[in-house]
Amino acid sequence: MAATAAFRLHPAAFFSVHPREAGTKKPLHHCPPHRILVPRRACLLRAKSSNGLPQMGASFGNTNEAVPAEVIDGRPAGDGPPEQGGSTVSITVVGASGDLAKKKIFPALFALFYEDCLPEHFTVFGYARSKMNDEELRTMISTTLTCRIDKRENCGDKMEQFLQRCFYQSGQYNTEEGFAELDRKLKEKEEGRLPNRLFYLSIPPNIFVDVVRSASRTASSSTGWTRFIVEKPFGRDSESSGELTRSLKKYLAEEQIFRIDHYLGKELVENLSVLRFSNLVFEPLWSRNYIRNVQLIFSEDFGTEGRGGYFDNYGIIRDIMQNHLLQILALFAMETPVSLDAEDIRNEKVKVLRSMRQLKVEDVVVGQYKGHTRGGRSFPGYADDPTVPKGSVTPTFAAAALFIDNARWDGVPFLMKAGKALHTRRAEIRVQFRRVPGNLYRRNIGTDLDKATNELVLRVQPDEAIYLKINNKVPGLGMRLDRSNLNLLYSERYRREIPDAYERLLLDAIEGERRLFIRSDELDAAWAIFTPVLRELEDRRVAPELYPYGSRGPVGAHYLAANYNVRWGDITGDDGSF
Ligand SMILES: NC(=O)C1=CN([C@@H]2O[C@H](COP(=O)(O)OP(=O)(O)OC[C@H]3O[C@@H](n4cnc5c(N)ncnc54)[C@H](OP(=O)(O)O)[C@@H]3O)[C@@H](O)[C@H]2O)C=CC1
Ligand SMILES: O=C1O[C@H](COP(=O)(O)O)[C@@H](O)[C@H](O)[C@H]1O
Repeated sequence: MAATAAFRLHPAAFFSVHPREAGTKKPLHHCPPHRILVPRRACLLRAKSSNGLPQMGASFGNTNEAVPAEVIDGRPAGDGPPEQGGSTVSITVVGASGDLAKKKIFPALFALFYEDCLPEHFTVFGYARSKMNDEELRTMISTTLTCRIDKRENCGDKMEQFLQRCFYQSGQYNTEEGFAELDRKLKEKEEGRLPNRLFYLSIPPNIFVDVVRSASRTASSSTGWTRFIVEKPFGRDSESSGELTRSLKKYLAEEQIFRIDHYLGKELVENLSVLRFSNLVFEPLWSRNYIRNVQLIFSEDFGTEGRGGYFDNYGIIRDIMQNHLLQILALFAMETPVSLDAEDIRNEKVKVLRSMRQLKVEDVVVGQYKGHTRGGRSFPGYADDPTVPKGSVTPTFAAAALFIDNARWDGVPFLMKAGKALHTRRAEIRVQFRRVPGNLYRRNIGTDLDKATNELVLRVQPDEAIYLKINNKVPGLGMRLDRSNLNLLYSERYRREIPDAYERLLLDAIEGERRLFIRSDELDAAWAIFTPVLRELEDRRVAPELYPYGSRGPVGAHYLAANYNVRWGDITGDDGSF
């Protein structure tokens, strides 16, 4: 159905070229048009570099860089036509030996290749200090590559073809030699084509700037574009984030920086705007007039195992709330953008973030998990991790009540809850609506009218779903009310596997689509909300409430919600009848 609709709207979406050129090139059947309403250039990689002029122009609105104005997206403005032989994209994963590269980035690149979404000419390079040769990198990567579950044939062949296009360069991060050598090898692989270069910084944040300095000076494309995907964390607070942005902008224009928040690449988060802006039934209800509260919930059923060293410097508020949950909130609450263009969307997100109140310490509850034994199995506490400093008060759980002081959302609590080592793995958005005034059926509902309010749930993961809780009559001669879910369960509705968030985001970066990446003013606004409370929690060394590994988290979260007359939707359950 969706594909048919997409075809009707944008026939060109099935071709490997820009819509204007549709019909002149062969279709890319394997790579589906991921988006319906946007004339997505996904898998429409063009002979020219993929960042069309309109996007470049728009991105410059926000730049304040020391990069010369005649440089656009890392490429000198006014370039002539591409060299003979078309263009090529070289993707360098910096920190290739690390966890994220193995777990997410290489598998996502392979998935794109598998779906014919990568350009015809591309090369993947791994870069890190570890000593490896090309073959060793390929062996390392091959352990984490998988084909789509819908068992396509030639999976092994495709893997082999992909691996043959992967290479490795060992080098330091803070010197130019390694990157100069990388540049030499890249040129060799580019074989005279118009070179476009994407660097993915999958490294700890303390070396971001070193890498950008060295790589931009020695391994930038001379005639094509050069882009850097930067992983979070983008600083620890307003000051350090501002400093990071200033340092990056010494070497890069804002439009070359793709700050990734992988939650923005998740299918259900993408669907949030579709739900709002393409269904008449929702948008009119989307305000304080009908919505009682909004809940953004993240939980993991495992602890910081293996990442305690990193985590202790950040804590759950920085790790999840200030970025993933806040980004979802911004998409949820923003006004209708002028268009689906990246800058229009990001302009609206910034406005809503800037309308938010600074979070106060009395509106935050923090927790930390402690060891717990269940069914004869022991689960370690956060503080038991040898990489965590003794006596750490870093929160592994937090709940917070946030407010947007604008006309649409005045007085509506936006409650966030995020935690590690809880009883379940889940990410969802819950929208609780107000009571029906003068409800004719109040006698059938009982005294707790809040139990009968509608609730819209977007389950981001696992088992992606959108469902709406409604009241209905139980069939029979009596008049008994029940609660039921109008349910869109993705696994039932769509047989195909949902692409991983990193696939979408990598493809966007290759195409120069910035809609799902964080602009620097968004980042500033996000830090402004959280920095004062983070500082206060840390200065006062506020002790987190301990909760057992595998539990539902600190009871304090319920008191916080109760202060605003809210009940967490994930506690009351989804199928409760009256
Ligand atoms: N892992 C995850 O699930 C997620 C990670 N991220 C972010 O992605 C980035 C990469 O994460 P991840 O792969 O887990 O990181 P790793 O700790 O695995 O580091 C990646 C690579 O960087 C090099 N490295 C590690 N520590 C140092 C150091 N102190 N100095 C210099 N080089 C170092 C190592 O390569 P070598 O020694 O070979 O040079 C390592 O293999 C980080 O910014 C992280 O915050 C974001 C979301 C999720
Ligand atoms: O950014 C991060 O996200 C992961 C959770 O990502 P998910 O896609 O698996 O839900 C989290 O475990 C990690 O601590 C954090 O840095």
